[in-house]
Order: sequence, then C-alpha cells, then structure tokens
Amino acid sequence: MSTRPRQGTKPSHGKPHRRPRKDPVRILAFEALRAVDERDAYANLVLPPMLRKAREKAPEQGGLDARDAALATELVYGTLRRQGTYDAIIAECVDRPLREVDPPVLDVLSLGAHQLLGTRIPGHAAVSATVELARVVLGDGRAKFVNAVLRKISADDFDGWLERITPPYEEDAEEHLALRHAHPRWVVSALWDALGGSRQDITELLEADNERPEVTLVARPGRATTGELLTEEALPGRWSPYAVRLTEGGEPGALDAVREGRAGVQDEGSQLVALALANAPVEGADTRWLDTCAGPGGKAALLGALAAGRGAALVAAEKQPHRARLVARSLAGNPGPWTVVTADGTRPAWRPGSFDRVLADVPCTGLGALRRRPEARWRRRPEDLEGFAPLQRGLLRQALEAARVGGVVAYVTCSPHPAETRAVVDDVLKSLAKEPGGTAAELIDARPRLPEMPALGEGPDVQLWPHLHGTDAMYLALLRRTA
Ligand SMILES: C[S@@+](CC[C@H](N)C(=O)[O-])C[C@H]1O[C@@H](n2cnc3c(N)ncnc32)[C@H](O)[C@@H]1O
Repeated sequence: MSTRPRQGTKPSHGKPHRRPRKDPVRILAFEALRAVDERDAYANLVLPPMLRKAREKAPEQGGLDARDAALATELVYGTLRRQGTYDAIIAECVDRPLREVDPPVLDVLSLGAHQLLGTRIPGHAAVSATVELARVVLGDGRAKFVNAVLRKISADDFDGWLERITPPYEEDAEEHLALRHAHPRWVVSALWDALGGSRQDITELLEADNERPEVTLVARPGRATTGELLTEEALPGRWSPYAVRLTEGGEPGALDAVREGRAGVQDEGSQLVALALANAPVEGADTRWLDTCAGPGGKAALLGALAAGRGAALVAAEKQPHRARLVARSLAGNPGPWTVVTADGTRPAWRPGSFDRVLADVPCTGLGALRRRPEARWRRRPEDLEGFAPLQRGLLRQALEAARVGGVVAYVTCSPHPAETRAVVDDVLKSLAKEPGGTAAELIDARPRLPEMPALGEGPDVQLWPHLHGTDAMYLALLRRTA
C-alpha cells in the first residue's frame, strides 16, 4: 500500500488540508491579466477568444455562462483600467516596494483590490474568492500574503483610499486627477493641454475614458442599410448617417451584414473623418482616392464604398504585409474598383500628384481610444511621441505630394496629443513654405464637413472628444494642395 498521502491531504496527524476551490471566472480573469502583463497582449484581443472557449465548455469542466463571462470581462477591464490607482493603494499596504512583489502576486492583488473597491461584490466574498484564487495559482504560502494585504485594503472604501493617496487638487491638480481617475499623470497633462478648459471639462473627459464605449456599427453605403442593423437593442448613430449603436453591447458577428462584410464595427469618429474627406469640396476630376495607412481597413472599407457610389477608384496602401491582407479582406465585395498595395507611405509606390482625395490616418499613441484599450494608458510612455514624430511628418508630407493640385488630404490621428496633431500639420506646412516653387498646401475648414456637430472649436481643424461627442478622440485636419 502506498505511504504517500492522497493528493490534497496532509498526513493523518495535523489539520486536514482543504483543496482550494477553483473559481473559473477568477482563474480566467487572472490568466488574461497575466497575458496582458507578460506578453504585452491587448485585453480586447486576448479576452474574447478565452471567453469563447470557456463558454463552449460544460459547467462541470469550468465552463462559463453569459453572466460569468460578463463578470470576467468586468474584472479584467476594470482591474486594468485602474491599475495605477490600485498600485498606489496596494503600495500603502505592503512593506516593500511594489517592484519587488512578483508580477503574478501583484495581478492577484489588483484583481482583489478591484473586487473590493470597484465592484458591488461584498468585501468578505471579494477577499475569500481572491485568497482561494491565490491558493490555486500562487500556492498556500503566497495566499497568506495576499490575505494579509487584502484585509488592509478592505479597511476602507474607494473614496476613503482616494482621500488617503491623492494630494489636494489645489496643491497638485494633475496628480490629484491622475490618481482619482486612473490615468498616468503625463496623459492627464497632455489631454488637458489639448482640451483646454476647466477642472470640470478635464474631469468629464477622464470619466468618459473610464466608461466602456457602446459598440458602433457602420452600414457601408451601397452595400447595407442602417435599417438592416437596427435590431431592438440598437439605435441610430448620433452623427454619422451610416452608424448604428448597439446599446446593450450585442454580438455584431451575429448580424448577416457584418458577417458578409457589408457592415462592420467602427467608431463613429472614424466614420466621420472618412466622410469629411469624402465630402470636402474638390473642383474638377474626382476619380482617384488614396488611403496611405490603411491597415486593418476600417476607413478604407467606408471610403471604398463611398468612392464606388461616385465612380471613383480607391488605392489602399499599408506597410505591414499581414495588415495589407486585412485591408484586402475588408474591401472584398466592394462594388467599385479598388487595389491594395503593400507600400511604405513615406516612399510612395505611386506617381506624385495623381490623387484627388488622400487619407493619411497615421500611426500614433492612440491616446484618443483609451476607452477601448484599458491597459494602453499604462503602457504608453512620453518617449513614444518622439518615435512617431518623424513618421507622422513624413506620411503627411508624402500624402500632400500624392494629391494633385486642388486635391484634398485628410490628416487623421486617434490621439488628441498636440504633438501628434497640430504640431505635425504646422511643421509640415512651415517646411513646405520654405521650399518656394515646390509643393504648397493650405488648411481648409473641416467643421462644415461635420454638419450639426456641436463643440468643434475654432477650426480649421477638428478635435472630437468622448465626453462631448461620444466618439473616440479623433483629430482631423483637411488640407488642399495649392501648388
Ligand atoms: C492608425 S492605423 C490606420 C487605421 C486604418 N486607417 C483603419 O481605419 O483601419 C496606421 C496604420 O499605418 C501603418 N503604417 C505604419 N507605418 C507606415 C508607413 N510608413 N506606410 C504605410 N503604412 C504605415 C500601420 O501598420 C497601421 O496599420
């Protein structure tokens, strides 16, 4: 007979050992956090397939139902979104610097902190569920540490903790807002510069960044109608005539038009900037359109459909071959002529002066889409701006070269950071002005191309905002090539 104790029990002397209870929701949430932390994965990309797999399993094998999946999503997104604030709270409750706490332990602690401070889960349940999770994924020794830290955190509620860790607004406004609204301080500073305005304005923006956006669909004109997409839980878009908002989240993939590529998921801000380019006045020929940074193809698909309706052809360029393939997929079935080229927009594969409308939707920090990527704000660094700066200028410059005289260029970012928006446009216009006899361009007022939208500022460029327009914070400058 074996003398080894049965798995999960201690030898007969001593207290019987209880196996930790496996909670599939929290284990899945922990694994998603680890993937984001270890592999630099994006939560909005790793989580859906994990959930899909878990929903296919039977309950006795750790399968999740719809409520479980919603809880797992809330735990992952909420924990990631408030990561900086939870770190500051956890730091008050451990006796060593956070960098000396093992990352998986920190992930479990953050998950616990979010349940305690950011959900309605009762405190004792949040602690015991997290300690059980720690026993499963970290072992009994570290579970004791987790228990001790969570008990300290549970001594106060979220507002109480904010009182303790934030400096008064009057003393350090940016740090105060950064900790209260869970944004890195440099991001608060940059957003405030771009937005201008009062404490209330910036607070509303930071709050909007912390809300999960509605899923918005685009009915690609000539291929689908908004009527087809307007199910019971959907509403028409606020601004774009092609938009439909799924107010309850919903599953876009369940709609025929989406499966068939006649419609797609696209923020209204992205639709609006593409529409603004398509509707800007152009004299003379209007038959050749170019998208210089097209991957993965959302705006190209809308532009392609609009171009087809007017007898124009679209060339969609993308530097990364795998993203160029995504562009081709998004344009498949487009009723008008289109071509996808794998090309570097700063070393164009087309003749200068050959397009009537050009979109330069350049790579950027993505600080305007923080609602969608809960971890992005903590990953970005101010140095990233310097990395993008030459590329953004090069792409805008070449977009202007690609346009014919009289043609229109849209410079677009999904960041409101002034270093990626106005500074780029101003620099490129200044450098062109220093080259007499060469290419010349002027800014044109973009606001009339976004009819009936309030709060578009003084122009001529436009900055959209989540708290004012319900869109991502897209930036748009429209320029006309004049020589
Ligand atoms: C902001 S995304 C464009 C999003 C796209 N317009 C859409 O709506 O789906 C920028 C794209 O530019 C691509 N890119 C980066 N450098 C480039 C270059 N030098 N030339 C062309 N494309 C580039 C990136 O791979 C990325 O796919």
